Amino acid sequence: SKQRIQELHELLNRYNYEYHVLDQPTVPDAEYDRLMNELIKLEEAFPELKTQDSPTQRVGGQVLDAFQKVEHRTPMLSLGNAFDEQDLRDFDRRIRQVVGDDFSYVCELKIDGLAVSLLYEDGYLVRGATRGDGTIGEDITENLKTIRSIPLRVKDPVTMEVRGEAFMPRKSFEKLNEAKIQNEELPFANPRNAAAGSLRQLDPKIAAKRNLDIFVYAMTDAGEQEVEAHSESLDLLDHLGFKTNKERQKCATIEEVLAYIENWQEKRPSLAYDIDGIVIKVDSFEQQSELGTTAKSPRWAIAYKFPA
Ligand SMILES: COc1nc2nc(N)nc(N)c2nc1C
Repeated sequence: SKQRIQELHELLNRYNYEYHVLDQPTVPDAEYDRLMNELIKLEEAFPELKTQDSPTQRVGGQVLDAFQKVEHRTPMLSLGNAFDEQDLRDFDRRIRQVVGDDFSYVCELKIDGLAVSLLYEDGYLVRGATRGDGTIGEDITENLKTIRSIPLRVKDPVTMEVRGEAFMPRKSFEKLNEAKIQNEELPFANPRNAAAGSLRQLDPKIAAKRNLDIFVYAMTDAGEQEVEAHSESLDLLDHLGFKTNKERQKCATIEEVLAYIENWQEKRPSLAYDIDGIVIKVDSFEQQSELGTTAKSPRWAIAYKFPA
C-alpha cells in the first residue's frame, strides 16, 4: 500500500499538472476522481502514510477564525505606473542613462488579480500569504493550497519565495455571479474582487469551489538558482512545475514594447482573464541590481496601465 500510495501521488500530481497548468488533460475527470477516491481510502486505512503534499490535502480541514499575520522573507514591492507613451519613453531614457543601450526588456501581461507570495522549503509549499503592506501579509495558506495550479511540492528541493497573481477566470466569475443573483446575494463587481473575496474566506472549502487560478511571475533568491535574467527565472519556474503566463515576450527596444502593448490592447477581450496593463522589466539581473529599487518599487520595472 505504501508503494500504491506513492504511485497514486505521482499519477494524480501528473494529471493535475496536465489539466491545470498545461491545460492539456490526458485522462477524463472520472479517471482522476476514481484515483483520488482510492488514495483517500488508502490514507484513511493507513493514516501514518498521509503526507503534507498528498493531493488529498489540497482542500484543508478546519475553518479558521482569523488569518495570522506573517512577514515576507523579502518585501513584496509595488510597481511604478506609466499611463502613456511619453511615460514609457521617459522610463526607457532613465534605464539607458544607467545601463547604456545594451540591454533587453521582458514584457508580461499584468493580471488583474491579487498579489500573493508562496514560500517553499526543501521543495514543499509551507506557506501562502497576501501582499499586505509589502512586508506583513496575511497567512492564507489553506486557501491558496486549493488553487490546483499551485504545486504542493516542486521537482527540486528548493527553498524560495515565489510571487504571483491569483485571479478568477472570467467564465468562473460570470458563473459565480449568476449563482449569487439566483440566491438573491450581492454579486461581485469584477473578477478581481471575486478573487479577493474568495481568498478572504475563512473556510477553505468555499475557496476550493471558486475555481481560482494563478500566474507566478518571480522567485526570490533566483541568484542562488544560477539564473542571470528574469526570462530565465520564468523558464525555471516552468521547469519546477509552476504556471507562468505564456504571453511574455522579450523586447530589444522601447519601440518593440510599444508594439507589444498595442497588440495586447487589442487582444485583451479575447483573454480568459482580466488584465489591467502590461509589466515591462529589464531582463538582466545584473542590470536590475545596477538600477536598484526605491523604497517601494524597482527602478528596473514599470507597469503600463490601460486606460480605464
Ligand atoms: C517585479 O515586481 C513585480 N512584477 C510583476 N510582474 C507581473 N507580471 N505582474 C505584477 N503584478 C508584478 N508586480 C510586481 C511588484
